[in-house]
Amino acid sequence: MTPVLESQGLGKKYGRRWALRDCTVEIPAGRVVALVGPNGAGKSTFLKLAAGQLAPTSGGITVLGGRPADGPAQLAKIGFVAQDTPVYPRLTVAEHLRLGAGLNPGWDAALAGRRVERLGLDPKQRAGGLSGGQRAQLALTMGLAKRPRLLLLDEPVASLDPLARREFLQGLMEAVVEYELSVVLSSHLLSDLERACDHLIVLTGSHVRVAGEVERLLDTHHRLSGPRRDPGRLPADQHVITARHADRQSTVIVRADGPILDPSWSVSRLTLEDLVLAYMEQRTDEPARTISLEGRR
Ligand SMILES: Nc1ncnc2c1ncn2[C@@H]1O[C@H](COP(=O)(O)OP(=O)(O)OP(=O)(O)O)[C@@H](O)[C@H]1O
Repeated sequence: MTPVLESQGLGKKYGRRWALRDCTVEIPAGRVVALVGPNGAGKSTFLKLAAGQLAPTSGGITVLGGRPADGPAQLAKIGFVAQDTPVYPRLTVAEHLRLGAGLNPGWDAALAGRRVERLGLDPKQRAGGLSGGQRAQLALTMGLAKRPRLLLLDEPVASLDPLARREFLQGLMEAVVEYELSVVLSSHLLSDLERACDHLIVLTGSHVRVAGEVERLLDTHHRLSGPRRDPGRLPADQHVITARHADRQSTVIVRADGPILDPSWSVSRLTLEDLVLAYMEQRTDEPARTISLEGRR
């Protein structure tokens, strides 16, 4: 299957500082991809590079087989809702929808109208008078109604209430199936992501630390607990992500290429949140290992 997004050694510098470095990922089509990492990790930078709003300093990125923002046809295929939920404060909700219809050849007016009605947004209300969450919903409606093939969302649910978050993510998953949409979304809300996303990219310190299909990542990462030992002496196919030691006990999170055979370990499965936090805790003075676990359904 052709990837929806491919980057090779992608990097972006602001002045003398790298915001993203050596980023090599491949995202298959039809997935909801979670882009996670601490503040300042480079998530927005990655999304802006994918949307064609920034040009790479090094490496390259291909979206839907072409360069991002390479002409109107390519732009029409990509939807991007930036972190600050961009709306025009002086335009009403209805005027936003008219603007969307005028600017986007594939505009789905029925979808936009249904969404605005379900959300209870007043079409005559100026966007500047909407609450933060309502503004976000309007921006997301614009992104969805454009009917892009790839939707890039920078912290789309941060200002939504819990029910609205659940409904929005549910709607995204349905759109992926119904419209053959692919989604990359950044978020700090890990429990929401666990429900909605089937792919994961963890960025820390401007590097990709791990990327792949969630199920596969959860199958290959384990928490090992047992008598205290030196994590440096684990078998070569067990890569330590984090290790904690008490007087007599060690708890180690590893990525393992094969089964854990040592009977003195008690082995438990990680949640997506455990996995992400382990990579976020990993010492960043160590060289980043980009582990691409390509997953196919
Ligand atoms: N326009 C800019 N000029 C200079 N530095 C920038 C600019 N935008 C981002 N940076 C820097 O690049 C790095 C990555 O920023 P980015 O916004 O991509 O991170 P992020 O992972 O999206 O963070 P957050 O979770 O806080 O939104 C940070 O160190 C940030 O300070």
